[in-house]
Amino acid sequence: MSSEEGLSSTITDWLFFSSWWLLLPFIMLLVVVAFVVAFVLLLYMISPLISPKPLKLNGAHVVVTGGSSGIGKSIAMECYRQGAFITLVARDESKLVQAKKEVEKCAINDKQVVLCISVDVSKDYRQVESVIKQCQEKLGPVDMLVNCAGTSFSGKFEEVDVERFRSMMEVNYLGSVYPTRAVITTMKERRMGRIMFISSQAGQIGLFGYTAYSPSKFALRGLAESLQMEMKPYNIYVTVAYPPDTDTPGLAEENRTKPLETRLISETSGVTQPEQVAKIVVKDAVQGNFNSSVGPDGYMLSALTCGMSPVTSITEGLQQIVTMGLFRTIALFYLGSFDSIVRRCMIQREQAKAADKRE
Ligand SMILES: NC(=O)C1=CN([C@@H]2O[C@H](COP(=O)(O)OP(=O)(O)OC[C@H]3O[C@@H](n4cnc5c(N)ncnc54)[C@H](OP(=O)(O)O)[C@@H]3O)[C@@H](O)[C@H]2O)C=CC1
Ligand SMILES: CCCCCCCCCCCCCCCC(=O)[C@@H](N)CO
Repeated sequence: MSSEEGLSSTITDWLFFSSWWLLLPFIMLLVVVAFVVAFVLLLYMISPLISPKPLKLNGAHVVVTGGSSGIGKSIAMECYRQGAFITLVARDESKLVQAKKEVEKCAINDKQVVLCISVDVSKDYRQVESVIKQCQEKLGPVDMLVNCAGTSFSGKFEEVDVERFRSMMEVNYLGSVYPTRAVITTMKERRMGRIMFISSQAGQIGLFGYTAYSPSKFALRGLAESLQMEMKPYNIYVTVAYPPDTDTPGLAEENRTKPLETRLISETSGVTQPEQVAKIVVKDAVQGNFNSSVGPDGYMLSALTCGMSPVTSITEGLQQIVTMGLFRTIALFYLGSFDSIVRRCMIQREQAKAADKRE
């Protein structure tokens, strides 16, 4: 037998008599994994095509409604630190003047300007339109609008004054529609711009005590999704931010009427500093991300409630796909614990009432 024949018989022996085919499922698995990896790599390669070009804040004109206090003021300071020109919009003039001084301290060059405009963003559209026109004449077309003017209120449904349901929608919802409407035409003409809406974690889940507040924040999401679909071809990007409780004068005011249940439930995601919220939301708006969340709970809530919202990066989409089931499982535990907080508070109240009667 020649050595060549010896070799071919060894191969035939191996093919027919060894159990290499037991490895077949593993080989197939490997092929599938290779395909998935190749697909993901391909997606990453085309991702710059779907991610917007970042906005340059240096020299940009940023209008911040609610810019005289809390989160809005911190956002204005954050943008100023990156070289933007700022228009602060709010009602109270003395608060505006004070905030202007604070923002000016964050200047990085001597050309930067802070403009103050006193107007109620929720009442008369014509008035809002006219002040936006004024500020565009002074500082140029608006590159980024931050809709942060807003107010919160917590209380039990039957104890909330019915007027409050209307005022919440007016300030938090219409107060974001009007300024947006006033800047959008110019943005479309220029084929550039950023619109930011400050919703809340209470705009992703409805919670005890927020029957008046939550709906006004949920409404912003619907507005933002519809607007983004209309504006994308014009290179205008919309961002919705969902901050947790943030240490501001607004929160201090809200805490005065906050039911115990609401306080205990909100403690889940803690209290954040406005500067931290500002850093995150400004970065997201600059990048043109639709969603902006703060902290691990914020991240989970956003993945869980992404629904049909637009996706701005491949990574974000993949993360949502992979994590949703897991986060829903975690969410069920949270919901269970919230329900038990509500039940315990009710029992405690009833016991206290019964004890009062006995005395
Ligand atoms: N703090 C928190 O825990 C969280 C807050 N948010 C949201 O962030 C936004 C800012 O909150 P925060 O910083 O706490 O609030 P603040 O009360 O500290 O600031 C609110 C700002 O909005 C202005 N404003 C209120 N109503 C109007 C109006 N009708 N027209 C024009 N300006 C108005 C206020 O000025 P003036 O009164 O002079 O008009 C002020 O500048 C709100 O939309 C809030 O719902 C979201 C999640 C958490
Ligand atoms: C996987 C699922 C995770 C679930 C985590 C749930 C956490 C719930 C906490 C909700 C906090 C609500 C803050 C409202 C802040 C606000 O808008 C007002 N303070 C305004 O002043």
